[in-house]
Amino acid sequence: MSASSPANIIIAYLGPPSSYTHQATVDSFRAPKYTLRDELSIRDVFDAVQSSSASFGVVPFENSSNGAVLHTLDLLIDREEAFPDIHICGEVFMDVQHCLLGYVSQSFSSDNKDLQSSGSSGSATPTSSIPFPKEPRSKPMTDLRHVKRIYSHPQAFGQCEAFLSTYLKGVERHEVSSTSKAATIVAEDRDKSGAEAAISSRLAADVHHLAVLAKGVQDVEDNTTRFLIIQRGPVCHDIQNLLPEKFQMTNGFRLKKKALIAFNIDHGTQGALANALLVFKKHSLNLTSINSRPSRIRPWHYIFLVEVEGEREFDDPDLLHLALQELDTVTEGNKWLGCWVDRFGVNAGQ
Ligand SMILES: O=C(O)C(=O)Cc1ccccc1
Repeated sequence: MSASSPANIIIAYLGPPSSYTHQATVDSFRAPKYTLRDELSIRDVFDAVQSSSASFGVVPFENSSNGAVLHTLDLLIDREEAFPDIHICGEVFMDVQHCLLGYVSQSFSSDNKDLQSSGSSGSATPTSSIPFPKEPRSKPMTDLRHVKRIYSHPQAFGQCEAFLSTYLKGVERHEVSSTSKAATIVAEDRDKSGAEAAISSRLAADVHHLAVLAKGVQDVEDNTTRFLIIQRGPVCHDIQNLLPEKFQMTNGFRLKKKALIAFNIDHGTQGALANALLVFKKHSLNLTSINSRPSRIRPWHYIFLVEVEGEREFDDPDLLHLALQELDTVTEGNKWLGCWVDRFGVNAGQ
């Protein structure tokens, strides 16, 4: 069935169900108008949208404490030209409170009252490179000595360093495609020995019938992830009307918008990167972030991604075209990755 029938608009998201991406998607695209379809990887979400088997896709993009989701950046810059039509058309911010999920070990349960006997002092060991390790924000609710392997998405590991290096130091880490995938793997641990645990969400604990061994294990309290909504083709107002109301431009010429542009430069030309950035200044476009990824054509050569914001001027397509035209003259190539309404300060669920 075509994904574009207005009665049944298919939304592909990074699953399995109970991932943070799923939670961000549910918040933005509600039944019965939208049918949500989980995909196994971020690439599968891009594939679904590029092939039109889904109208929109939702993928994690950036975390407030741990930075960009590199896999999403790589798919956006699209070195292999597999996703020429993918554009960003929206964003969702979501507070992320990670939990350690698994099983309470029967063999250690008698020690539960005294968690200090789990072998950890509650502080990470100082080393010469990190003499004052960051204190974890939370303590385990049960003994963790039985945990031998932890599963999660690399972003989640990066957001929980203090807890992991204090209470699960040296425990094998397995990077998987999403936090809910991690919960699925742990739930499949047939003998329930408790050797496996996942960094995942509270919702995933309920969905996969896992115990919460610790909550709020991320390094910072205010831990927000930004998700992108992608679509096939450049954003146009007709398609905006398919989005839930809160993503629509009720007043298209007043709402603040953002855009993402990727470009590559001749690294041998002095000032090439500065010249590219100056184009945005010249056209009154405020740059809010810059990321780079290896070009994979030549070592130490990069593709840059810049995010720009603007108020009224930015809504003027001529101005935008002018900036992009000028960018053509100072870059070796550039790609327009879409433009969307700035949702900063509006978290999922609100
Ligand atoms: O959506 C998920 O569950 C992911 O694995 C991506 C992710 C990881 C960490 C924080 C937010 C999203």
